[in-house]
Amino acid sequence: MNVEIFKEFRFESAHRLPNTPEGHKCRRLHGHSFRVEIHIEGPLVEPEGWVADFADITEAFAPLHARLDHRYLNEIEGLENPTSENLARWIWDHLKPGLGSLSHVVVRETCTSGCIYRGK
Ligand SMILES: Nc1nc2c(c(=O)[nH]1)N=C([C@H](O)[C@H](O)COP(=O)(O)OP(=O)(O)OP(=O)(O)O)CN2
Ligand SMILES: [Zn+2]
Repeated sequence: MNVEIFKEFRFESAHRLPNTPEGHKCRRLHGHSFRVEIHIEGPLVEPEGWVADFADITEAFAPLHARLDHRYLNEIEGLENPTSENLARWIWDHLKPGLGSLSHVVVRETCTSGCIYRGK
């Protein structure tokens, strides 16, 4: 039986979307309180009765959190156009090699908008 678990992280960052049309509000520099969910899926491990320790997800995400928190996202290699979609894919690409059970990444840019990325 496979079970999915997740851990949510938060970071504050600035960005702008350089490929939006002239006059688009997101072309201007602005910031968000981003929320990211990292979901992993796998069988229940006994006797712990869990898929993995939540702390394992925290440890895996920590280096990325350090790269994203209180940063200008456009300056990060691979995030020159930091849409929610590109950010979710960037997080996936950096996490998946060390976290094989990763099932999807959720990025919430605002309270009402975000992205779910399930890999290629
Ligand atoms: N598909 C995408 N569309 C937009 C993205 C994105 O990453 N992917 N990003 C933005 C902007 O960054 C913007 O900050 C967030 O957009 P939006 O939801 O329009 O923000 P608002 O809070 O202003 O929206 P309300 O209309 O007030 O709900 C734009 N589009
Ligand atoms: Zn934005």
